[in-house]
Amino acid sequence: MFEYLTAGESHGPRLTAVIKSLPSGLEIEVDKINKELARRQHGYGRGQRMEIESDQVLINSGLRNKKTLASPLSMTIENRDWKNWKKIMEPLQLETEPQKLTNPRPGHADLAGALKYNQKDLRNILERASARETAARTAVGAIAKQFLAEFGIVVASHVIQIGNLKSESWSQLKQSANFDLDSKVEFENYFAQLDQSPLRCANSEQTKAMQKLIDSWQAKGDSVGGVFEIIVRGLPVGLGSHVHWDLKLESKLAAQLMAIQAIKGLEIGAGFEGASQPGSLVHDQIYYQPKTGFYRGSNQAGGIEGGISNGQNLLIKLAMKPIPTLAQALASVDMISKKAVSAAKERSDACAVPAASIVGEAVTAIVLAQLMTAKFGGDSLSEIKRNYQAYLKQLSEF
Ligand SMILES: Cc1cc2nc3c(=O)[nH]c(=O)nc-3n(C[C@H](O)[C@H](O)[C@H](O)COP(=O)(O)O)c2cc1C
Ligand SMILES: C=C(O[C@@H]1CC(C(=O)O)=C[C@@H](OP(=O)(O)O)[C@H]1O)C(=O)O
Repeated sequence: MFEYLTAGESHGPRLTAVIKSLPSGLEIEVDKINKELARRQHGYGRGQRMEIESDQVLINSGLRNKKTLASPLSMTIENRDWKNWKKIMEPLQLETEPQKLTNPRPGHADLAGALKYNQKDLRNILERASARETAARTAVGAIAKQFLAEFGIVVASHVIQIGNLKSESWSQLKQSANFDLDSKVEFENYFAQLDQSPLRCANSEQTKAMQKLIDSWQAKGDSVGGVFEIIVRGLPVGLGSHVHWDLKLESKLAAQLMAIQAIKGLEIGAGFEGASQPGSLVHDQIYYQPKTGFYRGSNQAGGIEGGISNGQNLLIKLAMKPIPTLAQALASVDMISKKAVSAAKERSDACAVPAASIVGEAVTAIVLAQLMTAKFGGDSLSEIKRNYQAYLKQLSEF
């Protein structure tokens, strides 16, 4: 369940997403999909393309009277910019041969893609490599989020680093916050207010410094990366498995999260910092109370032990490299003349870490929806809920 494909070029007519199989009877709010699309478009440091686009989804199949039919659900998102690119991106016969783009950008898919696919025009590579495609993944993720909400599972994110400027990670916040981040309401309030913040970062002082940093690099024709953290609440024990490498929860998450454009690092729980500490400080000790069952005093494992969700919040940090297209272009070589040239300068984002954090939420939701249906069945929502309740009973009687 929840296997999907996306299609569409960045400046083509539209993006398409098809979810092959979904449980029947899941109510879908189109407004919630559009809300996720809008969240992905925002964020300080985005370029002029986001002033042109105003992403809205059109559902073409798989729904009747707002409910899934279990048949393939297909969606499209129009590219408003298409009207400015028809002469270059027409899928059928072009009226005139457009000028070829031959100076590859370091850090983009340009050169490796041109060599691999034997293309002398970089546009034939960059159009699909572009992170415009992440709008389609965000729409799929918005449906996965609505499915997970049926089970009280919430996927959220915040930005915790821009360039070298850091703000508190979830575990640091939990130690210092004077509000109860374990409460559902306070959790949701914390993340809701981030959607009003220019960088989706909770530390407002640091946000101002981060904005200045983006401005200063952008003024020099440069770009900036950063780190965001995904936090998942309400996950049951038992998604993923220790029995084989390709069934482990972290391998499923890493495979799909690392496939987001420009993501170059992933950390689960204490991750790299944990590597420098003794085991006694890293592992989450086990306690028991008759009322609540097994519990831990900490969450350094980031919610995964032995490839299996352990019932704690999932904590995943993702590092995004700086945007490759630079106004102060880097050294490159013309693919035809083989002479030294400056890399192509296209209109570009200077920083897209807040946007990437929304894509990260969507992709995490998709992986979790795939695993929930793998464990609890997938034909109808009512059947999955029955199986889920029976499993919760098994856990409570353990
Ligand atoms: C939300 C988002 C927006 C992006 N915007 C741009 C951009 O405006 N210009 C650019 O050169 N790269 C941008 N990127 C990064 C490139 O798409 C990415 O670096 C490129 O496809 C090469 O893939 P790789 O970095 O995964 O190796 C963006 C990435 C994301 C996730
Ligand atoms: C269009 C989006 O992001 C684009 C991702 C992108 C890239 O190279 O990845 C390059 C830019 O596109 P353009 O060249 O049209 O300005 C970004 O705007 C989007 O996020 O919807």
